[in-house]
Amino acid sequence: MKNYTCFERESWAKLARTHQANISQEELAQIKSVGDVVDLTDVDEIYLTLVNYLHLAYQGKRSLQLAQNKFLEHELDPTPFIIGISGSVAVGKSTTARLLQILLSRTFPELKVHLMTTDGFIYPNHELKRRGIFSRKGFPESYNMTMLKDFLNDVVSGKEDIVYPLYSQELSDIVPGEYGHVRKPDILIMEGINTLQLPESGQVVTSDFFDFSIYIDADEDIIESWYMQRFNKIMAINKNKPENYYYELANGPKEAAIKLAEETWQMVNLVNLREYIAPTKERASLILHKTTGHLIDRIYLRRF
Ligand SMILES: Nc1ncnc2c1ncn2[C@@H]1O[C@H](COP(=O)(O)OP(=O)(O)OP(=O)(O)O)[C@@H](O)[C@H]1O
Ligand SMILES: CC(C)(CO)[C@@H](O)C(=O)NCCC(=O)O
Repeated sequence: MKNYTCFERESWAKLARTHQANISQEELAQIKSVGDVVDLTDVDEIYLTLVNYLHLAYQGKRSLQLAQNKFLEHELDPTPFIIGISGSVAVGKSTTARLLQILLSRTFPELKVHLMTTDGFIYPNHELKRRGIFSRKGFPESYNMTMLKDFLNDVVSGKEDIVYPLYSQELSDIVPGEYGHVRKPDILIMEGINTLQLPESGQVVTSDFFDFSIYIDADEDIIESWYMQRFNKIMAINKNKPENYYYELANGPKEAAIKLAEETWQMVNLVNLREYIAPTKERASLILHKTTGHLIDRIYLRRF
């Protein structure tokens, strides 16, 4: 990766930290995804430096906007600083995104930071079935990209209250009748497997709206183990909830459930990773490389 400067964990951790964020075990408990432990070492050694680096970029955008307004003799409203987070299914995008949201809000309490995922822009299961692409969930054609683009246009045009659909990992579907709201944040974090993808048609894309982007990277076999662990946890959580998507799987033969998860990984998520997600890696401003135990071992920063 010629265009990136690589920081080994130790050299990144040594970088000056001008602001300290105190984060309690209770707050950590809130950000963990499905019962996993995010340990404090990464917060101290990786995330605090990252949060300060992001703040630098945020301030850069604000100063440029002020200078441009002065030059144009026009008072244009500041647009939110948008951070995109990409990477494979189950690589830890939402966990990282939640950690960044909490740390940014704590370190810079004057900033309103909103977090969301592009999962809500996947067509509902019934629509995927109608289109004959249910087994392609997560692939580019399974997202309503027009809706996502309209949404981002609303965000940058400064609309007061923007509504977007929500996806539930546990329901494995769009949640009917429930919506998220974006209300003029200073920073918007948008995570999703498709955030750095380019459309074949060459039209405006999601990443055109980003001020900074992060790709979370790890070896395929390690991500597979995280996927399997999460699958098992979600099944355990829903073992006594008859209305849940995972209920029958959780109460049937264990081997059948494991087989289904393995097949889904091999035939859907791994294919998607190789064909559509990993090729977008080198579009990111920063790559976080993780290894066993979710430990971040290297950070790559794009030079331009
Ligand atoms: N830093 C971490 N420490 C410990 N566990 C983690 C960490 N990051 C992620 N995990 C675990 O790895 C699994 C996948 O994480 P997560 O749900 O955040 O992935 P994701 O990339 O957002 O997935 P998807 O694309 O399917 O939404 C979860 O079980 C989560 O608890
Ligand atoms: C919602 C997506 C596509 C992306 O987060 C993913 O988590 C997913 O549900 N993929 C479909 C295959 C599976 O159930 O793992």
